[in-house]
Amino acid sequence: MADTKVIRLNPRSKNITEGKSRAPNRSMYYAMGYEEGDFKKPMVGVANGHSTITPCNSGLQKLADAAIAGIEEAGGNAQVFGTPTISDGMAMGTEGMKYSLVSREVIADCVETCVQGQWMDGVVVIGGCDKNMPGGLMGMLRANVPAIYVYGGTILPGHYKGKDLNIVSVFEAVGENAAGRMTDEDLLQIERRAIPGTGSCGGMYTANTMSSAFEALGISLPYSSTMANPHDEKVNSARESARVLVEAIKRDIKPRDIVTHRSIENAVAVIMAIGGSTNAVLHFLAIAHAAGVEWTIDDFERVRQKTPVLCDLKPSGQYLAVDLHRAGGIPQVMKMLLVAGLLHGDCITITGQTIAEVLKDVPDAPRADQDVIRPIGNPMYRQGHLAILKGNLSPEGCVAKITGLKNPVMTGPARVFDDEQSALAAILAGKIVAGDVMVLRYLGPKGGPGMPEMLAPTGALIGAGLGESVGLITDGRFSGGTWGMVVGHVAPEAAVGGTIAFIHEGDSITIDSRQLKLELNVSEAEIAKRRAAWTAPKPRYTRGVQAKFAFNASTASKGAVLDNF
Ligand SMILES: CC(C)(O)[C@@H](O)C(=O)O
Ligand SMILES: [Mg+2]
Repeated sequence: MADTKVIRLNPRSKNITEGKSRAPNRSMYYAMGYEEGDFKKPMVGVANGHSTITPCNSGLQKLADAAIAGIEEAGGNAQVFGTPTISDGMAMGTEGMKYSLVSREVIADCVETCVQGQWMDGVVVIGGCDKNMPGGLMGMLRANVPAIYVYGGTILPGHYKGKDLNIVSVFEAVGENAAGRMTDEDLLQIERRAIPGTGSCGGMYTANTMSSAFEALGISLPYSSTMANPHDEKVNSARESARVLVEAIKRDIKPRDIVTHRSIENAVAVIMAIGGSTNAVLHFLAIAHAAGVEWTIDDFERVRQKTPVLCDLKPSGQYLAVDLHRAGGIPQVMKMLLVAGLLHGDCITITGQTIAEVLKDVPDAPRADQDVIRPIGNPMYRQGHLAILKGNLSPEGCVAKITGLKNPVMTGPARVFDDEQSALAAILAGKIVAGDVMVLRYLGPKGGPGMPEMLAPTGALIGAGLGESVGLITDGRFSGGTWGMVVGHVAPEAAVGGTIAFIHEGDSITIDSRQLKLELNVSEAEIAKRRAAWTAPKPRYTRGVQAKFAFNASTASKGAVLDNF
């Protein structure tokens, strides 16, 4: 039967292209080569994250070109605009890292501003480094026009002495070298060989975690999130994404139809199953906020308790994202979760199909010739690895990453640092010993400001062989490359007078990821005394983007968003 519903393909752009009064607007389009017939076509944005700042984004132009071609083949007008990026790998360990989370907001604002200001009918968002994904999706959700996310793709591994390398190998090598466990020559060779080309950091770090979660959400194409940037299939997938988006415009499938409570539950289940980054907790709180979905920090714990870690991936495991791709990718992981009743099959995807339809032909169990994805009956861990701890140190909740640990429980003396650099220096100088609990504070959304990632100290601890025996708690964030006895996003943060501000050197601290507790073993009366004597630090920044971020950011347990009024 013929479909009688007449769907306009330019329901939004007609606001600036139709009618006599819009003659000046059309003049500007004619200046760019538009012809009369083009004003009936959808105007489709391409938010291009290409940048020569970082290998994560320096391979995106070919994807943007493919998306433009795909949009035009499908009968749309492509409108390209830029989004910025910060390289976490480069900014790490410096004041620049405080701009990383800020960039999530800037990217979201860019996408929302261009899509809304120009009345675009749809948008393809293309990104690489960590914040490109949540920032892009937050912008897509705020504008809520048909939209698809195209991930730039993972990096390929480097090689040295028979081992696969990636960026985290270099952070860990710094610690190994400082601890006298690696020669200068090996450190130099690892530095030179770790990253052989373009793409995002290759383990199941933040970028690959977020792209995988987007596939699970249904806002990116199946299999696209684990493809490598240098491979042609990534370009083909970008072109296909654009075509799929033009179809979604015809069917009026919008991001808020796709990103719902149920699909976020799916995404979080996949994040647990792949052993993904702690940042996913912060970013999904922010994504849910942008989607208008009620999703709290406790929802992560609820999903964690029923979801096994299925994949043996770095940082604590063996394999890289390219290995996961070869083993069947995210669809294989999703199908196993679906069969186990841990995924909602009825969620709609950008293709118009439900998750269950997309996964129809994927085998129920993983292939026997690989061990990247373990069978559901023999998982890496029976429960997820991102545990939400509470206690007097973090009444709002914080995030512990417990993969790779034999025993995620410890009590030890606090070693307190009010910045990251002195903490790193103490590790490299051999001043931190097994049993210590490092406290890195005044690094939260308002205090940092901008919640920097602590990969330099956590990488150095791993390299020094102290990853399991030294605890590290912070109101800052961690890299996806971090593992060990680590607890981040401690909230409320030190800068607003959270209990973490009142820890003294040598105080006893308990991290108990079994009982889900983070406790300062000091009497309530003593904590109250310290609180009364405390004064808030002066803001580090009083002008510019950092000052705006520090002033507006919500607490980490609510995603550190800037529009939570
Ligand atoms: C540099 C890294 C490893 O990419 C980090 O930024 C992450 O969060 O994963
Ligand atoms: Mg990062």
